[in-house]
Amino acid sequence: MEKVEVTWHEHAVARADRERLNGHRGCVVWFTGLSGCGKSTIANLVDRQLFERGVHTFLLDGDNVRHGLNPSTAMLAEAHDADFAQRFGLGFGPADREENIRRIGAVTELFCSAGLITLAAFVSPYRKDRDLVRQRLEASGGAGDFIEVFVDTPLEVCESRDPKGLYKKARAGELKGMTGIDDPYEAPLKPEITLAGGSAPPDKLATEVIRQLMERGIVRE
Ligand SMILES: Nc1ncnc2c1ncn2[C@@H]1O[C@H](COP(=O)(O)OS(=O)(=O)O)[C@@H](OP(=O)(O)O)[C@H]1O
Ligand SMILES: Nc1ncnc2c1ncn2[C@@H]1O[C@H](COP(=O)(O)OP(=O)(O)O)[C@@H](O)[C@H]1O
Repeated sequence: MEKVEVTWHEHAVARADRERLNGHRGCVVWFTGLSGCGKSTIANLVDRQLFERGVHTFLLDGDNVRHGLNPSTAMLAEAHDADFAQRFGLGFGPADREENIRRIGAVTELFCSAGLITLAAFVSPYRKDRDLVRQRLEASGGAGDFIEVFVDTPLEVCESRDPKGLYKKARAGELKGMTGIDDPYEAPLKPEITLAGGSAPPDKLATEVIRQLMERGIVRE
C-alpha cells in the first residue's frame, strides 16, 4: 500500500467563531428512507423555512450529488479514459453505496464545521454506513451533530408514487439492485426523528422537523 504523507492543519477561523457569526450552531440533519418516501420534498421545505428565518443552511440531495461529486462511470467516461471512469465512478452496488455515503458524510462534516445546518437527503440504505457518518461527526464535533431523520413511508406507498418509474422497472426486471425490491433497506434503530411519510402531508412533516430542531436548541423559537 502506497504511503501518503498528509498532515492535519488547524484552521485560523474555528467552528465556534463561525457559529457565533451565524447566530446558531452547525449540525447535520440526515434524511434516510426508500426512494419516493419524501426525503427531498421534506428536506427542501425545511431548508426553505429555515432560510426564511435567517438560518444558514445547505441541502445535499441524492440525485444531485450523483451528478457532480459522485457521478457514474458512464458520466465520467465523457471526459476521462475508461480506467479512470471505472475507478472513480459510482453506481448502486453495495460498495458503491458505501463510498457514496462515506464521501457525502465527509462533505457534511465540512459543512457542519462551517457552522451550517446541513440537510442531507440520501436513501443511505445501510445502517453501518449511516452509523459511521454519525461516529465521524460526533468524534470531530460533538454530541448532537448528527440528527437522523427516518422518513418511514411504507414500500407500497413509495411504489404507488414511483415518480421516476424506477419501481416499475425493478418489478419488470429491467433495473437490478433497487432498494426495497432486491436490495435491502435497513431502517434506523434509534433515529432522533421518525416521520410518518405515508400518512401526513409534507408541510406538516417539515414543521415537525423544525419543531424538533427548536426543542434541541439548534434553531431559536
Ligand atoms: N438501485 C437503486 N436503488 C435506489 N435508488 C436508485 C437506484 N437506482 C437509481 N436510483 C436513484 O438514485 C437515487 C438514490 O441515490 P442515493 O445516492 O441517495 O442512494 S444511496 O444512498 O447511495 O443508496 C434515488 O433517488 P430518490 O428517489 O430521491 O431517493 C433514485 O432516483
Ligand atoms: N408526505 C407526502 N405525502 C404525499 N406525497 C408526498 C409526500 N412526500 C413526498 N410526496 C410525493 O412523493 C414523491 C416522491 O417524493 P420525493 O421527495 O422525491 O422522495 P425521495 O426524495 O425520498 O425519493 C413526489 O411526487 C412528492 O411530491
